[in-house]
Amino acid sequence: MKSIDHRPAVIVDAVTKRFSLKHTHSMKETFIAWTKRKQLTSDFTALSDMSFVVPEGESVAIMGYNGSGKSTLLKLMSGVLRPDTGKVLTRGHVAGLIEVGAGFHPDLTGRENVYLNAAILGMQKAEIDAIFEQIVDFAEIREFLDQEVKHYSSGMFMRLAFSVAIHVRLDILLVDEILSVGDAPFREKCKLKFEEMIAERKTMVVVSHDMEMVRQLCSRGIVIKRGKLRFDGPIEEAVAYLESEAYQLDD
Ligand SMILES: Nc1ncnc2c1ncn2[C@@H]1O[C@H](COP(=O)(O)OP(=O)(O)OP(=O)(O)O)[C@@H](O)[C@H]1O
Repeated sequence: MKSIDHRPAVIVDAVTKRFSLKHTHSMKETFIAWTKRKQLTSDFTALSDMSFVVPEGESVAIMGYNGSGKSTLLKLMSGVLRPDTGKVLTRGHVAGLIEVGAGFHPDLTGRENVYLNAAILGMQKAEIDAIFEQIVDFAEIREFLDQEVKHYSSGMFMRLAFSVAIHVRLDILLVDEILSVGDAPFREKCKLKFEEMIAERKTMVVVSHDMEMVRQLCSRGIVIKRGKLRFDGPIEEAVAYLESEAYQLDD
């Protein structure tokens, strides 16, 4: 194997992320709490002193129960969130299938949205022209291309947004919950596309509760619980740990 394969693509270095939780839900409550000098918010630590490195070309699953901090971790890697302490470094173009379709405009057509979104993701017009057909073919929405996306079914919308995201220039792909996208045939197609990307030595960080899917796609698993890293190693061992009593008891 060439040494270039071992350069880090993602470095997560001693990262802590806190959120502020509100304890009032109306102006009146806020006012009463304020007059009584009660605390209006408290800090919640979503990620605590987390460190790991993902080398270029590796495919890693981030696993853990609901609320353990997986999506927060991906958002830090994509740059949507910033850590309170520590550092997150990435090398190359990062594409996130995190809030798929977030940049889509309902009043624009499918075609216009492809151009708009690919441009937001850093592509020039000529580059988009070159991949346009692939994007449309993958999404399988050709006959609706010139319709405004507000008239699309939610599945059609997701297919198009997803297709744009995976066809743009990228070195690191962040994927949050693959299974939420599309029906079974489309999911299978996405899986094949991911396998193709892995063969091309793209770096992938995948968040999923689907153990079969992560087993097939990833070689390494990072298990977290309540914002702390509990296990980092080969995918089979990570799945076994997540399903073990040790994970449930681990505090
Ligand atoms: N913007 C926010 N403000 C306040 N709390 C937040 C915010 N985003 C996430 N959290 C909290 O951080 C914790 C971790 O959330 P996160 O979405 O990262 O979990 P997850 O592991 O992806 O969960 P799931 O499996 O349910 O998707 C949760 O307790 C959540 O309520």
